[in-house]
Amino acid sequence: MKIFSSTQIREWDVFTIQEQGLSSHELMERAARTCFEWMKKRFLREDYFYIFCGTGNNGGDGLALTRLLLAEGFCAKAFLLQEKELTIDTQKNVVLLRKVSSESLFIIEKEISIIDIPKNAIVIDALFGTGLNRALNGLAKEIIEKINLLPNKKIAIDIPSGLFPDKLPNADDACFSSDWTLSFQTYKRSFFYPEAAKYTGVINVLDIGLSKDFSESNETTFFTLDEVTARSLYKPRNPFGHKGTYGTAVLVGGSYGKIGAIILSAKAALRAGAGKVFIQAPHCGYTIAQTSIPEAMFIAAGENFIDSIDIMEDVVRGIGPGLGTEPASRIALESFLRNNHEPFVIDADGLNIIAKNKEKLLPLIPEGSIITPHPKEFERLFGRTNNSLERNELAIAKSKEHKIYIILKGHRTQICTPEGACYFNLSGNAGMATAGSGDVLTGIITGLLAQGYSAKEATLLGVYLHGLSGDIAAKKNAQEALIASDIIDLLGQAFLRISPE
Ligand SMILES: NC(=O)C1=CN([C@@H]2O[C@H](COP(=O)(O)OP(=O)(O)OC[C@H]3O[C@@H](n4cnc5c(N)ncnc54)[C@H](OP(=O)(O)O)[C@@H]3O)[C@@H](O)[C@H]2O)[C@@H](O)CC1
Ligand SMILES: [K+]
Repeated sequence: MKIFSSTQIREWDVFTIQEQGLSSHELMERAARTCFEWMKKRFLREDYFYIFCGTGNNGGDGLALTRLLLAEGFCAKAFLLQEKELTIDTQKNVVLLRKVSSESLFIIEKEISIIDIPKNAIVIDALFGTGLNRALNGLAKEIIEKINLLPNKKIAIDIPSGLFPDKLPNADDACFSSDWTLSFQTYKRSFFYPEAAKYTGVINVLDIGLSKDFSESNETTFFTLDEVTARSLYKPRNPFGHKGTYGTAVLVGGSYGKIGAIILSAKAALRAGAGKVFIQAPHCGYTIAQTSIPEAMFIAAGENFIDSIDIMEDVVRGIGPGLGTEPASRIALESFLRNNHEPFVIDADGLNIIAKNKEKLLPLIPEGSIITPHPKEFERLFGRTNNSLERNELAIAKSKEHKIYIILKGHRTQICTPEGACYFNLSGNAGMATAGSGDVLTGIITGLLAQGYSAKEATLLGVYLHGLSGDIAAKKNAQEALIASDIIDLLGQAFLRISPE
């Protein structure tokens, strides 16, 4: 799904009105009705709605929603913060609401404290939408700060008031803290950064019928990585294929005390469908590897730490899990980087070794390689930023500069491509913040590359499947009980979900 800027969202609105021969009022009515249908499915007639509306079109949505709720027998009151002139469609909705029930509309002129919000009321935020252009102050700020202290259920229409679609709020800005956000047609970019995401609650994207032609023909560099994307990337296996068809993955890593990491990667590569898998690890891991994964072959390199990395032909490598940063392993990776020109996957200690000598080693990473840092590893490689949006922009710039794929791991993992695109992953959960989860991701991506998926395909499909498998695991068990091996074990279920019936 494409993610558009606030300017594009406005153009989308105008385009839709022209294309579908609608009035802007009719589009607002459609948006409000879509919110109403969402609420109707979740709430009971005895629930009470307190709907706070602003002067812009977001407020118009709130007023129309109040009218629709009242018409279906729900209890609802609208509170209009009338600090300036209303937009034409919002004015129309004031008139329409007054016609249905004049006693359900209240104008807030000062003191929010006079409004007594009952404990069981559901509070709806229709104060500001995508038209917000500065931080909130005055009465709007006061209202939001007071509501945020209440234990009531809270729902934001389109975007929580105080948040901007394309930038982050400052730490002391007032933003409506919602349990649900009903975002029209697509996600807003800011929803993917923790500084803003803490206000959105669960995001539900509601289809309000904005023009498909517009979304297909307008360019953006931001996308969600979702089930539709994953399905489009999946390639069914050839019934005549043999293990040679599906390539050879070599997972390089492990050290004394960290052999488990490379075992997890190798198992994940096998489960991801690689034809053959080699583990290149120090000799101390030999028995462990051969007993825990009989399907994989073993290449010894060093006694307790890797001291060389073989350059083999026609294989795909994933390097780094459990590698350690011993001098011998550092020298081995440096020498490999100087002599190898094939793209590969680099993770964990592989990245830490590069970070220690980044001026020299970063330029040696072959174009088209995939690096999978978590935020701390990213910082070691590319430096600090002030917030997560700036980190995202730096990752996009570095992907372009080095012509590599950067997978910045975290909740809403970001995938930055050499062409300057950024995908935000929608699968995955907090249970996956557990030791070995990253090693599994390295293995999955290496396994997909071995089968002939391109770097872009393997990166996107791998990240999505990894998260989806984690989601399936978390449903079977609690997030707390999720361990990295579960992600490997359930990878097959994740494949089944995204493959044709
Ligand atoms: N996209 C779609 O297709 C559809 C969109 N729809 C809805 O429209 C919404 C966007 O509507 P919108 O453009 O009228 O903006 P919205 O945020 O309601 O009001 C902004 C107003 O507030 C003002 N203002 C700004 N910052 C301020 C501040 N800090 N403190 C105080 N005032 C501030 C600013 O004026 P200013 O003061 O700058 O002159 C402006 O007057 C969108 O989110 C969705 O809900 C649906 O109805 C139909 C389909
Ligand atoms: K809002």
